Amino acid sequence: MEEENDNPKFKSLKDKLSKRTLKSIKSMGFKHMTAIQAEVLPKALNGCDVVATAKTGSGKTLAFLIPIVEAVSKQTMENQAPGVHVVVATPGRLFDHMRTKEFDYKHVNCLVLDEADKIFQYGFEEDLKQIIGRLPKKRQTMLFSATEADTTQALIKSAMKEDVQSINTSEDNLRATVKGLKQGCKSVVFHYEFFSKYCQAAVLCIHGKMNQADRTETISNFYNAEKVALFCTDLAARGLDIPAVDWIVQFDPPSDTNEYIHRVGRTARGLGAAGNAVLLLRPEEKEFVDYLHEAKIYLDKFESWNRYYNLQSKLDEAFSDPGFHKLAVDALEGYIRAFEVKKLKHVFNLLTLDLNAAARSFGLKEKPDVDIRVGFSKKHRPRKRKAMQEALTGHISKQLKT
Ligand SMILES: Nc1ncnc2c1ncn2[C@@H]1O[C@H](COP(=O)(O)OP(=O)(O)OP(=O)(O)O)[C@@H](O)[C@H]1O
Repeated sequence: MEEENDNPKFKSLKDKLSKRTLKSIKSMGFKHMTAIQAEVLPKALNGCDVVATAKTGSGKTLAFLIPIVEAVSKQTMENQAPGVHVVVATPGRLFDHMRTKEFDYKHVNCLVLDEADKIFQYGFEEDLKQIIGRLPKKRQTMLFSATEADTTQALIKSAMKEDVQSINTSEDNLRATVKGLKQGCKSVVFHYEFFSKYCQAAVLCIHGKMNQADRTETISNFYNAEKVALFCTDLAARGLDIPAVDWIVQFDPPSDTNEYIHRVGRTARGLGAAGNAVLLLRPEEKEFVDYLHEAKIYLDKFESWNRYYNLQSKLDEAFSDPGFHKLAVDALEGYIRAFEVKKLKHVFNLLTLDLNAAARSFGLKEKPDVDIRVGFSKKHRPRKRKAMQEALTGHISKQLKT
């Protein structure tokens, strides 16, 4: 967090916080509140409904956790409340439980919606409507997100009291990501399999096709390792709070500026923390930097990279294995298909892609002699895009034939 010592101290809330909570905060080594905590805590501890937007890594979790802990400890002191006090769940799982007889939610008095912007993106809207419709009306509701989305307005109207307090600590700042984060852009190639197998580098990977146990193990290994690189999909773009992450390297560009903010938010977390982020863009994609600029994200441009490590001999070794060659072709296909889901289609434009160059960036000598099916997958293929899809498919097939 960039907020330093001129923020109010947690001690200033001593009338509202129990001694036990203050002691616990102190034992975590926190003295001063972050900006979002200083804004949210006094209101939330008074029982107000709160809508809060603040940058990634700015301390939102404690801003809602402290009022919850206070409420629970008061209640357990007043009467022994049987059962579970706090339930953490995605809307889908929570609604599943609410439909079972055993799950008694009649006494719920606080609902916190974290990562609210994602609720709509992941299609949880209907589940959430059902949850809100069933919960007791007399309750406190708090909504937190790192980025603002118009869609959350409807949610605020349906779920919150009229005198809801809106707080946005990212608005009054001049930048959308924390200050300790250095960013730049340059096209470099990263390939997990290559680094682990042929360079014997300390690397880990995490993606959606891994089962939960393997994911948990990977995160725990990453958390505990002294020096390691984690190759990941957007699965790890949000919600992970791992201290001492030094670098975020975005090989595949984010689909929009919000996604960028969440990805880089995995570094420079904690008071005075620093981190670095690199975004790799093709020259044709440079306009994305303007979009980031509009979103108050300022990047440094790396003009020269003089610390390249020559990997050619390792690449030659790797590509003598046909299995590895196939892996590279699959990776190239994945890279091309990722264009389908980019929101800024004119920036991340498949029509401008030089397939030979893209192939080389995956260590291939030239574009592969295989059928890479491109265009829009069914899911992203509204009729209006058909002509576009045909043009793109034609463009890539033509390049493959020549
Ligand atoms: N008052 C504080 N002083 C110092 N560090 C803090 C303070 N509050 C929280 N932190 C630390 O800052 C880090 C980021 O906090 P947190 O995970 O709550 O951020 P966030 O805003 O929820 O981020 P995201 O949007 O990415 O989930 C954590 O490591 C947390 O322990």
